[in-house]
Amino acid sequence: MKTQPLDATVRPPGSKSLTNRALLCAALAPGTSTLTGVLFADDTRAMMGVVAALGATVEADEQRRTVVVHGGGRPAPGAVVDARQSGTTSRFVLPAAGLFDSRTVVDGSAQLRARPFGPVFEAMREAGAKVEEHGATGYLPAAVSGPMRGGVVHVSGHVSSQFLSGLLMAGPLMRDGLRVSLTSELVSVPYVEMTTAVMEAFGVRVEGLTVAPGGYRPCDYAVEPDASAASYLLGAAVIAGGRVTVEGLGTGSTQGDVRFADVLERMGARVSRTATSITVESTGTLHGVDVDMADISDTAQTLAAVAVFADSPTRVTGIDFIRRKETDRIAAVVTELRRAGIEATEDEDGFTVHPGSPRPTSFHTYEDHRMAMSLALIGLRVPGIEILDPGCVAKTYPDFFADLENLGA
Ligand SMILES: O=C(O)C1=C[C@@H](OP(=O)(O)O)[C@@H](O)[C@H](O)C1
Ligand SMILES: C=C(OP(=O)(O)O)C(=O)O
Repeated sequence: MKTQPLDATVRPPGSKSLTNRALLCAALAPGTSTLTGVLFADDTRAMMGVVAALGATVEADEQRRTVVVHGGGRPAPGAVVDARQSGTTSRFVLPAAGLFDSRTVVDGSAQLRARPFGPVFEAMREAGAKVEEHGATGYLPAAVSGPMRGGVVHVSGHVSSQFLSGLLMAGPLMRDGLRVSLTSELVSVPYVEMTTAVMEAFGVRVEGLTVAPGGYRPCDYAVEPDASAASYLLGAAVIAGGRVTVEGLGTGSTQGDVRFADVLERMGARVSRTATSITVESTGTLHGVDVDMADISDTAQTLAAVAVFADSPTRVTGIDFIRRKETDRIAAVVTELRRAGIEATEDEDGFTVHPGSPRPTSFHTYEDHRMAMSLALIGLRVPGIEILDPGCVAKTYPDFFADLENLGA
């Protein structure tokens, strides 16, 4: 629990989403790419292992947060890849593996095996891949082989944007290029914009959802700090009081989750932004908000923790799809807030949190890093808060608890 107002400047670790896109594009680009500011965490180690299995050579220097990738290889026949718990790794590697004529088996943790894959399997078949589903229909593990010729493929957008991002990234290596037609409304839109931005850095032009054939060029790519990780640090300022500046993220960011600061501003925090920094300062006033978080859903749990300390209820909408992430995040966040005596409800496409005084409790985290990081923020104001299985933060932010502690230094 913090007793002093915070006054901290911090650089969050590298973006998971940018790291995993850059690793894949580098692996598909013949030649050498150097990635800096890379996130070293379970999800990105999963992608490093997977791109190595696709035939890239990966030289990782964790101290320097740098990875050199020699791309343009091909997978060994019968390769088996483990995407661990990583949605991005698995959804991105499937279409990439389907570019090759050899057979690659893609699998992951029990948690990942429970997450949906049907839309990407179907789209890959439409592009010419063979996909064998070894588990339940629409789930991992799956064996894929190509080559995919490409052309027009259809995919849904309402379950996850990662299907679309994965297909687009494989597009430049398809004989006929790729034109994706969405069959339902797209969630997490900023992540698709991020995909096209990284592809463009690697020499590929994306027009709408159309990619011409032609392949990638290697490049030196600087990964921004992670905007979802930043949400906890900025949320800490309004919960504990004081001021937190995150460096390396700002108005020029390619990550949608920087908009979490806009939500805090609407609630009453003072926010200032430059091209490369965001500062959130508590004003002592915190109102509840009604907010659609379909574009920035990884910060919905952070908002749930902040909302406990507002002076009116907060209603989050547009996020029914987060029931299919690491856990059912709507049910999990409501269950845990209620465990602490906070009134919270599951709604049709989101949740509502009523302000209150949480009682000391041990929060369950459901093997979901974002449950652990969000609920830990409550402990900045309330003594006796315990986070069960805190190690689950290793998925995207291994140093989270140290960074949170350092905010109060
Ligand atoms: O493309 C990406 O990097 C991501 C997209 C989002 O997933 P959905 O598109 O499944 O919402 C997000 O939740 C995830 O953490 C990262
Ligand atoms: C949903 C997440 O990750 P992924 O889908 O990449 O496993 C997340 O990091 O919150």
